[in-house]
Amino acid sequence: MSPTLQLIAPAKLNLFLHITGRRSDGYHTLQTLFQLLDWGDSMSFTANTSGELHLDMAGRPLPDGDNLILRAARLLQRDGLGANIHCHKRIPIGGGLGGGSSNAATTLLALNHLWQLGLSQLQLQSLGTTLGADVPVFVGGHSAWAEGIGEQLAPVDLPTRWYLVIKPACQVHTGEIFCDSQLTRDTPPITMAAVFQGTSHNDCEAVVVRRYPEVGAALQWLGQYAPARLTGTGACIFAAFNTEAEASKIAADVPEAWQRFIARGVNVSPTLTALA
Ligand SMILES: C[C@](O)(CO)[C@H](O)COP(=O)(O)OP(=O)(O)OC[C@H]1O[C@@H](n2ccc(N)nc2=O)[C@H](O)[C@@H]1O
Ligand SMILES: Nc1ncnc2c1ncn2[C@@H]1O[C@H](COP(=O)(O)OP(=O)(O)OP(=O)(O)O)[C@@H](O)[C@H]1O
Repeated sequence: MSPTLQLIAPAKLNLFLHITGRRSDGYHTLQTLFQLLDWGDSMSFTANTSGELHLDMAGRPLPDGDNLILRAARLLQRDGLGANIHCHKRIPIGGGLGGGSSNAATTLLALNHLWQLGLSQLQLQSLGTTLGADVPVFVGGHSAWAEGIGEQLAPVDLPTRWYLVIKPACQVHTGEIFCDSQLTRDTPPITMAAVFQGTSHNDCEAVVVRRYPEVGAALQWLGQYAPARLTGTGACIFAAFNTEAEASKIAADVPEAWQRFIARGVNVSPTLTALA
C-alpha cells in the first residue's frame, strides 16, 4: 500500500491590494501583501499506478472539468501514474481567500512528491500560473509581497496576528470585479515601507461594496471594533488582532447570517511545513 499524504491547503488574505495597471492580455498588474493562514481545506493524496485520477470532494462536488485540483494533477500526470485525492472544503468559494488556487498548489506539491517527479519549486510555480494568478504564492509557501499579476514574489516575515474573517452571504466572481468599468486601475506603485507605515487600501473594495451592499454592511459592522478590509476581490472581509482572545470576543457577536472564522497568520504555509 502506498502511503497517504495528508495536508492542509491554507487560505490567504490580501492585507492590501493596489491595482497599478492593465496588461495587453487584459490581466491587471497589482501590488499586494499575501498573508498565509494556519487554516484551510484538508486534503489527502494516495498515489497508485492505475493511470487514473479520482477526486472525492466530500459532499461538495464542483464540475470536474472546472476543478482546479484535477487540472493541476493533469499538468503533472504521466502514463501509468494515478492518484486518489480527497478534499474537505472549509474555505468558502468566491471569498477572496484563494481556496481553489491553494487546492491546486497543494496538489502540485503533493503529487510532485508522491510521483517522485523532481520538479523544482520554480517549475511548479510556472505550471501553477497557468491555473490561476494566486497559485504561485501557495506553491512558494511563504507569506509574500507580490507584484506583476501576483506571480513576482518576495517572501516576507510578518508579525503574528490573529485574523477574524467574515463571509457575508454572497459569492464574488473575481473576473466580474476586474471587468467593472469603475475599478481604479492606476494606483501609483508604492514601497513596502509605505505599506508598513499604514498607507494602503484595497482598490476592489469600492466596486465590490457597490455591487454587493452586504459586503459594505459587514465592513461597517466589523469597522466598529477594528480597521476592517476586503481580501482579494471579496466577498470576505477581515480585521487583525494581537491575541486570539480579542478576536474571539468580537467573533461571538457577528450577526448570524454571516459565516466567520478565526485564523492565525503564518509566515510559512502548513503544506510546506508538512512536506519539509
Ligand atoms: C485578486 C487576487 O485574488 C489577488 O490575490 C488574484 O489576483 C486573483 O487570482 P485568481 O482568483 O487566481 O484569478 P484567476 O483565476 O487567475 O483570474 C480570474 C479572472 O480575473 C481577472 N484577473 C485576475 C487576476 C489579475 N491579476 N488580473 C485580472 O484581470 C481575469 O479576467 C481572469 O480571467
Ligand atoms: N478545488 C476548488 N476549490 C474552490 N474553487 C474551485 C476549485 N476548483 C475550481 N474552482 C472554481 O474556482 C472559482 C474561484 O474559486 P476560489 O474559491 O478560489 O475563489 P476566490 O475565493 O475568490 O479566490 P481568489 O482570491 O483567488 O479570487 C470558483 O468559480 C470555483 O468554482
